[in-house]
Amino acid sequence: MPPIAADAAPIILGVVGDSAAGKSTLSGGIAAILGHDRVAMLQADDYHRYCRAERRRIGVTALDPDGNHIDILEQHLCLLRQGQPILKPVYDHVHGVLAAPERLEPKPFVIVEGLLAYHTRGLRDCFDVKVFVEPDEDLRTRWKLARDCAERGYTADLVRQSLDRREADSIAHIQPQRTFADIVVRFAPAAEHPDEAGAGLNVRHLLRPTLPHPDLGPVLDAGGKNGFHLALARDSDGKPVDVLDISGRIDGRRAKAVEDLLWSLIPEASHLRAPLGRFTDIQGKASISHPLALSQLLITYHLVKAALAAFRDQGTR
Ligand SMILES: Nc1ncnc2c1ncn2[C@@H]1O[C@H](COP(=O)(O)OP(=O)(O)O)[C@@H](O)[C@H]1O
Ligand SMILES: O=C(COP(=O)(O)O)[C@H](O)[C@H](O)COP(=O)(O)O
Repeated sequence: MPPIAADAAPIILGVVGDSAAGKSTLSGGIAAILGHDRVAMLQADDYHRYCRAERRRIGVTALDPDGNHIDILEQHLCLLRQGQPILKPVYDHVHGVLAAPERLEPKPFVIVEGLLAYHTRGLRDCFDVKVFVEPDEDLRTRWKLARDCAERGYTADLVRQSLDRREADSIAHIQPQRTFADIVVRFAPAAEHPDEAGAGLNVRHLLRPTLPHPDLGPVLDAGGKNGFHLALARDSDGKPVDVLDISGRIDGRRAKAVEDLLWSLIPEASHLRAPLGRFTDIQGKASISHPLALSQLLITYHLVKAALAAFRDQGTR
């Protein structure tokens, strides 16, 4: 990794998707690779306009742009991009209330996770890399039930009611943001293992030509048909995209070989190697997923390349 000048603009990654779509899980490993001292995390949920009780009372969901301070989020992202600190609001997920604001200092990398972070042009223009996560919908429901009951004080019935209440807003406001992503990440169980919710899940990456993606030729040669597959396809909007499939059944040695090859594409960052693919399964146990690890590494590749390009640009100024 090149030294990063104190006045360099941070490289900003967006990870957007519906509630319990896997944003924090994906981002956590990326932050671990880059180093927590080099990454500022911004949760767009902190910009909820109302507390949980008010939302219920006025009939607005957390997914509605009108229920969020989108304008302040946009202003704060612009400030971070200019290397300025912000005083950001805080939403307490456990109690569903707005808490005291906190200062956030920019770092060389900023990861923004949220429901609506690509909602406006101004927001979208702030990102170097835009990821959208859209797991299989039944899988997301299982993830949300387990997470919200274990960590947010919900009962299963309350989670289901909340999902029903939010469905229309998810379709109206969350899903349309998919079109703005450079990479769409979809975890899903294989047809023959419909109950899989953890390490055995497959992942599909839709790679749009809005970013120069790594040459996966050597990876594919080494991976062969064993768990790694790249094809040209058409997206739902008819546009051509590359589709990368990583199988949840990829064996540990093969996954390690693919990881090694991916690291060799960003030699400047090889000293940042960290254990990847960690997640909490729906029983609450710490686990490792190879498809998650490789997804985190592929996204990190773009952040490292963006940092190198910024460093080169500075040198020529
Ligand atoms: N890639 C993954 N593989 C396995 N389980 C996952 C994965 N991503 C998320 N999960 C499960 O879903 C839950 C919710 O994910 P989380 O990252 O908190 O979602 P979000 O940040 O989008 O709300 C996690 O606690 C975990 O149990
Ligand atoms: O949907 C999300 C995002 O959460 P995440 O993306 O982390 O799942 C809301 O921030 C909370 O659910 C707030 O609503 P409530 O507090 O009523 O659950």
